[in-house]
Amino acid sequence: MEDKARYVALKILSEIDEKKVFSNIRINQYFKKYNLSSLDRAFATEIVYGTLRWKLKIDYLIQKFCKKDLKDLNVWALNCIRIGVYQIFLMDKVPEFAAVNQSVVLCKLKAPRLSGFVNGILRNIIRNKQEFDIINEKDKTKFLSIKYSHPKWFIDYFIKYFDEKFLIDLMDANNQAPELTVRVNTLKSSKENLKAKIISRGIKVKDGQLKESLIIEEVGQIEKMQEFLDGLFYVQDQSSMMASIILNPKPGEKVLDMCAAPGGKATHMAELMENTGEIIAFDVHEHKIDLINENSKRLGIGIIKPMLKDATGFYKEFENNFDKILLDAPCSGLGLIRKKPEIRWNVSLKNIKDLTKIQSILLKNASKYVKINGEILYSTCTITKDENEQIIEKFLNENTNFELVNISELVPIEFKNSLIDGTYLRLYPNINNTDGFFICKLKRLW
Ligand SMILES: C[S@@+](CC[C@H](N)C(=O)[O-])C[C@H]1O[C@@H](n2cnc3c(N)ncnc32)[C@H](O)[C@@H]1O
Repeated sequence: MEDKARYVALKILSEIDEKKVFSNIRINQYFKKYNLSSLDRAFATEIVYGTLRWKLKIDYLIQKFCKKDLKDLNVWALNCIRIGVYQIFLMDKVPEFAAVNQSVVLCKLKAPRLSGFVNGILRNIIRNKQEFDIINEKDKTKFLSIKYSHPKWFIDYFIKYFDEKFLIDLMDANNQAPELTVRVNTLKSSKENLKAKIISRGIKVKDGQLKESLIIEEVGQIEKMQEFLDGLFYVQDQSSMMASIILNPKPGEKVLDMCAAPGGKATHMAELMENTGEIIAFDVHEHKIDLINENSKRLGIGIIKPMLKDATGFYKEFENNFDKILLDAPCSGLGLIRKKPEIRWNVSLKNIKDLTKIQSILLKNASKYVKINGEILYSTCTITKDENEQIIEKFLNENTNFELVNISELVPIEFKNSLIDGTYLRLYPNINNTDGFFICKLKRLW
């Protein structure tokens, strides 16, 4: 039974290494394709996410027992060793012999000549278990990088902004699996009603910190729950919910969501607008437009009009057209490391720099689409200053007809401590138990 789970986990890990695919997307695709039982799904998910989280620390250990540079190893064989190490050191219930044997068996499927090598390394590691926690690095950054399994550039970048304790707590939080939060669809249900329905299925659920949020105990496949199919909720982090809450669109208003797919915030705004008014929802990817439509339909929303548009282009017909604009900009996603652990390995400082150019263009376009006295909400699921505060400061310097809005009144009480000078909301997994997120609001004055 576990073989199928480990096989799928290995396939996903190898594809992430070779093609930089996203873990959550591949997990969903392969679970459907290989028809895994719920136990196998849970086991495979834990191996994929756990191995991705601890990759640097695991590789450091493996390298101690391997003469060849790991970069030159066959990717499949290397991942067979990695998942073996993960099971041996970081999972409670897997017997060592099962972890080793299954890695060897699975190695034979795609790299048969290396199965003896995989066996040898794993057995050597088991004989020297104390080595897992021994990090022989004098350089502090390298030491922390291995201990908390984050890239060195991440530490070098953030140590400029955070003290060491904060940074360690952040990396610690990034290595924990997050809770599953959902947003009640207030067009179809009250929070109490939905809660009662979920409890009646024997699933544990508790209130989140927002009036529309619930935290559900992990359920196998949430998208198969009847309440999901009935459109009573949307799976969404509380940080994301706050973007729509703070933009505060009113019934009847005309709103533009410039980067809308899959429609999490657009559908939330539609709920806040009581499904009246209009939300134009741009996204640059055709397949993602379908997702906006699917989500709107499931949630019973009729006011979202998805449009396939590259928001870096300027569309004259929308000039001075909107009461409110949501710019949930494409970003490095470093606030999502809990959910997509591979982000830390795939993002680079160069990516961040490239993204800032797009973010500035998008904000400039938003400034032309919003009406006088209208508002733009700028948000990202990242925590770099380059993509957040610096984008806003540059924009305000160049556009004196805009000012930052004091959003204190709109930030829910539980999150007020994270509001800087009443204008920048900065959320962190280690402080708020949410994704890392940034929110601020700008008003057009003339
Ligand atoms: C952070 S996600 C948006 C999430 C969405 N707001 C939600 O709450 O579900 C960023 C989105 O921007 C889209 N995107 C990236 N570049 C874009 C562009 N130039 N124009 C329009 N959309 C873009 C991506 O396809 C992606 O769906």
